[in-house]
Amino acid sequence: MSDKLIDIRNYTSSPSAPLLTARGLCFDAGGQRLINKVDLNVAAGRCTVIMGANGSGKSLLLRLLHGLIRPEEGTINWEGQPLDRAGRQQQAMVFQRPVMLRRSVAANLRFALSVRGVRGEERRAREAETLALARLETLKDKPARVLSGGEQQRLAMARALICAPRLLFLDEPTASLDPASSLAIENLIQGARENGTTIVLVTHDAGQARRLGDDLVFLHAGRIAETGPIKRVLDAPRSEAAQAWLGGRLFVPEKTETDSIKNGV
Ligand SMILES: Nc1ncnc2c1ncn2[C@@H]1O[C@H](COP(=O)(O)OP(=O)(O)OP(=O)(O)O)[C@@H](O)[C@H]1O
Repeated sequence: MSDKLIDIRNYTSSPSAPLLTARGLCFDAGGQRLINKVDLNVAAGRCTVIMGANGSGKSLLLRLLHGLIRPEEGTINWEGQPLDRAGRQQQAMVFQRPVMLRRSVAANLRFALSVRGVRGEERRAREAETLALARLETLKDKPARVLSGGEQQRLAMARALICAPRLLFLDEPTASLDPASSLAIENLIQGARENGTTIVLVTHDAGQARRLGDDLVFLHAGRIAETGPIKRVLDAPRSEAAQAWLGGRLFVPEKTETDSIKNGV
């Protein structure tokens, strides 16, 4: 394995130590405060699930945590140091709608390795291993863009996993997939976990959250309404927002400063 990559098999940090911490994260767009004073610890080796209604800020929060967008306020630390390029290279993200290069399935995987300096025999070995893991061998020469939605999502997972990330962000990776494709993705997530990868998963599927998750963060209107062990929050939510959402009811909060950052509404 290239020395530029972290070999997760040799990763020895305490399983509960926070790998990533966010403090006081705020993000604004269009004159609105969309993420408001979020504090979060992502524990190493665990699967943190983020749930919340449509528009509550889950995707924005993932993008902030992965360093794709900059917060107006607040800090993100990776192993106690400000998140930088080196930290981001140890992370990967799979988006709700997979982004594919206009190349073959195998070339998409090779590209992910080449940008991290993995070449030659090691690249070939990892490519073959990952194609098999994601059950993509028979599709390896096809243009990635002609794959079905489920196949594209498996490729997106494979492309993220091939670099052995220590932290994997997953934004609704099974939304719009059928049960068999969803199961294939869940198996890949489970496999990554067993190899020591820390997972942050956004999902609307409470069953999936129970199957894969350890900790639950419930977002409401850009704020954390509740956090806790997954089973406890799903079975006995304490916040009004989580109770309403999990119970299938609409919860409209009183207007607060969250709703507007300046002289606004
Ligand atoms: N660049 C932007 N400019 C203005 N508003 C934005 C921008 N990006 C996101 N938003 C708004 O921020 C809110 C949160 O968006 P986000 O995509 O994070 O929600 P979400 O919780 O992931 O929703 P869903 O479950 O529907 O995917 C939404 O109301 C969205 O319209």
